[in-house]
Amino acid sequence: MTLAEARARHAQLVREIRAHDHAYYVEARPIISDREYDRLFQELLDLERQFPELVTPDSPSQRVGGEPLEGFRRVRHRVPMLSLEKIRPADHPTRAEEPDDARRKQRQDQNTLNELRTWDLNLRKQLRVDRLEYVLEPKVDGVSISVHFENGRFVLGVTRGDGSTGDDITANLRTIRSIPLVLSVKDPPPYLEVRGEAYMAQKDFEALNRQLESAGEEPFPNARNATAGTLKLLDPRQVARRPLRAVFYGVGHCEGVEFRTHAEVLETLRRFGLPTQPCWWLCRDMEHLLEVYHREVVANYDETRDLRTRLPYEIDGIVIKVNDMTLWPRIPARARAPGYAIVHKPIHWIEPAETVLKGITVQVGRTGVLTPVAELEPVFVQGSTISRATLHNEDEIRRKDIRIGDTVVIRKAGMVIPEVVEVVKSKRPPGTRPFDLYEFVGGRCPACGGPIAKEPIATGEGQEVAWRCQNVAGCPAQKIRRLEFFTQRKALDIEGIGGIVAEKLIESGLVDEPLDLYELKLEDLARLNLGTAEAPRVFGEKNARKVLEALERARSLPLARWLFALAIPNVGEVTAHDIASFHEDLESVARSRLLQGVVRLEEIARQAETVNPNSRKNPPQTGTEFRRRAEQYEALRREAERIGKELVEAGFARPAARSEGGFPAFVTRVGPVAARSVLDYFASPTGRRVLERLRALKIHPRGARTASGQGPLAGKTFVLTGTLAAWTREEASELIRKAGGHVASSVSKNTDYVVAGESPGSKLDKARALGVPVLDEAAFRKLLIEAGVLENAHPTSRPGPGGGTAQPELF
Ligand SMILES: NC(=O)c1ccc[n+]([C@@H]2O[C@H](COP(=O)([O-])OP(=O)(O)OC[C@H]3O[C@@H](n4cnc5c(N)ncnc54)[C@H](O)[C@@H]3O)[C@@H](O)[C@H]2O)c1
Ligand SMILES: [Zn+2]
Repeated sequence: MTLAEARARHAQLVREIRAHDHAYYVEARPIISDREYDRLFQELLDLERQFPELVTPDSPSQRVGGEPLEGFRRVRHRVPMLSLEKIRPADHPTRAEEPDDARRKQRQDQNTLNELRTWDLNLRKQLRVDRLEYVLEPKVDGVSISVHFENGRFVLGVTRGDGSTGDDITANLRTIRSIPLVLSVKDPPPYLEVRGEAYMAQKDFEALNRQLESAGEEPFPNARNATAGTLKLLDPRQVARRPLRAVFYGVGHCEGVEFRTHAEVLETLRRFGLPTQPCWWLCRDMEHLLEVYHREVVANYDETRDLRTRLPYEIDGIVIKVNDMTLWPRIPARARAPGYAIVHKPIHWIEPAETVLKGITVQVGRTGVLTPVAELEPVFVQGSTISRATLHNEDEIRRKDIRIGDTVVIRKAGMVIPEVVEVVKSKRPPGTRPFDLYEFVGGRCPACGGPIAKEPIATGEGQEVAWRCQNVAGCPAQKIRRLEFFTQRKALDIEGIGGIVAEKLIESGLVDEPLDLYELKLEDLARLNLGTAEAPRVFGEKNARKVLEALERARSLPLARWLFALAIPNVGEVTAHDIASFHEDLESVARSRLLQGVVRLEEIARQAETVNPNSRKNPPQTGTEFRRRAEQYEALRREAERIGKELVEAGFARPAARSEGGFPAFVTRVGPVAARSVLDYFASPTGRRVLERLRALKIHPRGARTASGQGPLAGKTFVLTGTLAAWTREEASELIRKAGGHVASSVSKNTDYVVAGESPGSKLDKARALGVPVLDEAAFRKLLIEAGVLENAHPTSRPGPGGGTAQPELF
């Protein structure tokens, strides 16, 4: 490789890594798996080793990933928060060269352990000592946090950020119950900054994802991303509902207390009542540490007994630290990591597991999509035993050539649901056949026997092609899923329907589509047989009455709930809520100018890309073409500007921070995929029928929006900052809109009021600088009462995680 080539590749790697860092640390929605990211990063390091002139101070190799977030106050770390250096895994032979997988992994692991010996040797030489004590502790796969205690009281909580400056997330961290607000010690040090990780226990994380999924929202790829995503929420009440925990393993800036060893730090933190790791080992020297490693960490390579199975959180390696802290200043640090610590990742922790694909089953979803699922010989993967994995869709199976009987590689890393990564072709038994979904299900839906067809479907990542049962109206599997969806707690909350009851309602023909529930007679429902013909078990009158009552109550539920209940593809709870707060009723959603605007904006952006006269990909060939395209481009730009302006004025969009080549770009409240999906739904026969039936049933759910330009606060622009005790940001915004006002996201001289709650951000400073009136919660409440959108009563309280108020308990 020449220097010029290296430079080009280096620049590309830096660009890619930065983009992934942003997705990971700022958006908390990584695009690629950690393995893939680590591969890019390793390539960067290798390149820089080979061509040291490429190392610049702003290379990702020189700084800690992450950057401050929008909406939080910044805090400088008095002691930088660094990352950790990893031991490079030894290069390993490919599978074909060494078929005995278990032994190969062990050998590789041994090689890496030798690097630990080298590390120890170098340190001892540097420090001129014969022996160094080490602490071996698990590396928690969470999100770094720093918590400050002044005279024993929790005063500040900060993220790692870029290592030198983080975000003030005090309000969010205060909702984590495992972090004490007051240290449990009589005479606490005047100042103690502790460092550790926030995390979600695996089972809590899985429950959260199930909840998000049933709400039609996108699940998080893994517990670490869920934690990062939660910590950056601007509303601590939302954070309080998420199952976060914390564990601490170090100190930052301290006053009035001194630590000599790392072991002493760990013991002291525990004594102060801070959660610390349940296991860590103080080792006499490196050889002792390696012994402990074999016995405790990899349990002599018995994966079912190793360290990962003993901890409530995910770990992604072990950390080895020099115990004597007085030596730390003498060990030179790296650019982004301290010198006194190192990370080791056992090979089999990062390598995916292998097992046999026993069979494939096909499930039918709410929208009729047929999803193939792998039935596996149970296998232990990263801390748990799994026997099923997703195969995504037929194209994926074909691309990977997955066949029943194959030995397959399974991974969970970075994914919630385990997935089949690849086939070990060398282990394929004779007589397997390529998998053909159409043939496998005999060309019919496995649930109803109806016809199936290949259709594009929208997924979280974009478009995909899938087989779909065409019997939308008649397929019992789809009907049952839709009925369950319609009655679930977050939709119409009809307790008692769901599971077996939904199944029997559809089977018996009493209900065909969700709205049929409103035609049900008490006697029929009471007589519904939940058992079999031989052993009948009826639903009963009491239950039936309850269901009918719940249905009556549901009539007056707000638009957001109804919109969600209809199970429109791509419309989750949040989207339904967003749409409902800008519309009066279902009819106005069906012909929404706002949603049409969103869809059109996306079309324009796509067209603009193709006609762009300065396009490098597709440059104009002649001067005439250039002029023609320049004209078209300009027309599109004007149209985008006009629509964008309309949406911004309605509060439905804001200009995007960065726009591609100066073309107007907007961040809309609801994305184009969802917007299109909603409009398509109401234009379809199904959607039109639903509107008609609702009209006939006299069900008329209301949105939060009054006709624009009306209401006592018409024309007034509000900006919210900090947290209010009585409402979430959403609820407060809705109240403002209900009174005819408008909520903007940033303060300008056009802002009429800034509403400042607890721990307000920089918006408050800006408001003061511009002389914009600032309302505290009491003044805001008074204004809302005067505007007639709020009763003059006690603050509304919303049910929280345990049915109490939603206020974080620790406030
Ligand atoms: N998928 C993606 O797009 C993407 C993007 C960026 C980063 N990443 C992932 O993030 C990793 C880099 O993140 P990082 O820089 O935070 O490094 P890291 O998480 O691999 O290691 C450093 C961190 O470990 C934590 N830690 C946990 N237990 C500890 C203990 N006992 N003692 C001390 N520290 C402990 C500390 O918070 C420290 O900052 C990459 O390896 C990659 O896997 C992925
Ligand atoms: Zn079907």
